[in-house]
Amino acid sequence: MMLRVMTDTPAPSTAGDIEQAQRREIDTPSSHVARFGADDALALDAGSTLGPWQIAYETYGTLNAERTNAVLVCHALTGDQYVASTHPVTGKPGWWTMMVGPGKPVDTDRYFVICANVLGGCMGTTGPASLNPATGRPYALDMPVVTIRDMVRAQTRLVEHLGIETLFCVIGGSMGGMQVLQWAANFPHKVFSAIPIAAGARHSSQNIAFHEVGRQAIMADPDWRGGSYLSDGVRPSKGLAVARMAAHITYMSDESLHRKFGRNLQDREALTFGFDADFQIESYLRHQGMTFVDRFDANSYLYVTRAMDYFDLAAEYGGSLPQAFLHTDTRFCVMSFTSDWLFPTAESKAVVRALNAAAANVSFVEVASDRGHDAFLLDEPELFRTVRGFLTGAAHARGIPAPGGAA
Ligand SMILES: CC(=O)SCCNC(=O)CCNC(=O)[C@H](O)C(C)(C)COP(=O)(O)OP(=O)(O)OC[C@H]1O[C@@H](n2cnc3c(N)ncnc32)[C@H](O)[C@@H]1OP(=O)(O)O
Ligand SMILES: N[C@@H](CCO)C(=O)O
Repeated sequence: MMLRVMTDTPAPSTAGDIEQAQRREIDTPSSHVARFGADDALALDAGSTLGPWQIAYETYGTLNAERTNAVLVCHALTGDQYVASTHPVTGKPGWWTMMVGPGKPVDTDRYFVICANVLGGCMGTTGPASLNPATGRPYALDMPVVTIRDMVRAQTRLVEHLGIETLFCVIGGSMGGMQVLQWAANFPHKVFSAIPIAAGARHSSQNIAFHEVGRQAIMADPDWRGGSYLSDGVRPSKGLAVARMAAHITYMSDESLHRKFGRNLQDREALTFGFDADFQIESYLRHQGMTFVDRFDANSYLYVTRAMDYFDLAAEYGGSLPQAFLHTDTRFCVMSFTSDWLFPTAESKAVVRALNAAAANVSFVEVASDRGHDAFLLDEPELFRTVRGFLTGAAHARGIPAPGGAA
């Protein structure tokens, strides 16, 4: 087996800006890339194998001598490993700095936190922008389609590489929550506790529909070029921006849009009777679309949305969701948000019902918030209180001492 953890040299496997981002990210002390050779290829649900392949990840805090305090944070669709450190492309703080850090609910003074870019992503882990060793060009659509289970398989390799037998906790929101459920179902003995947030055990028809709109927007952009745009030195930015604009609406709520923007006009006193961004909400969505294309690869968007669409945990277990969790010792805290219409509370309750039927140790919290699906990324005190309390109880059960010394 060929495996190296790279901390000091660039990862020469992607093109353009994405490659530059990778070069920057592996220069910081907490940034790493684990590489696996062709002789240690990853078997995929699609029936093919991927190798050589690599996984880029960040770590925070210290792994204790017993290796019992590791928390794996799984990111959502367009997230990445920069959960609590500055993003190398945008220069913005990590996407969950309110949740992860010293003294935060996921307390890096107590826990060793790992966050890896998903398989199919574009921030250093192998994805469609990575170089295909067979051609010397970016994989583009020659990259096999990956699933949530493939993403988790890749993470298991990383966790094994780090010498961790059982993770103290796996936590994540949205697609991150799907990975949490996948971990708990497939590797119960490797997951002491699990916190799936704003997620479900399968992707709904409505959610697949929204993803398809986004993918078609990308594919309709003439610069997509059948997926081979990187080799041609162009990018389907317009299509990707429209995909993000449509998706972004689903991450919010009618109430939050009304409160933020209502029917307010953007930098003007009256309607223009044209198609410029008259309304603040139009300007806002255009901004979300334009800024997104600077940090994300269009083909990765196709692959990662597809992975979410294919997610159906019960289908893996003969159509029975309780079967996925039967006899598990993992302790679960399932969370949802009242205004989330992308992964409504009913989806979380279905998971909770299955866990109860499987005799699992489960608690459930529905957070009252009018900010929609992306509430899990925002300042929601009950979310933080719940995660902190649940982890503290689980840490006590696992004998992980508090930063002051007491268990
Ligand atoms: C779990 C993961 O893996 S994270 C995934 C990656 N991260 C994300 O998806 C986060 C992106 N999502 C967002 O930013 C979502 O809007 C939210 C809902 C989470 C953030 O909500 P808020 O913090 O309330 O920010 P808000 O929605 O107001 O957006 C602020 C941005 O909109 C811009 N904006 C606000 N109003 C307007 C307007 N009228 N016209 C143009 N731009 C506007 C702001 O300038 C700001 O821009 P910036 O982000 O480039 O600085
Ligand atoms: N807004 C987040 C969550 C979407 O589910 C993202 O883009 O990853």
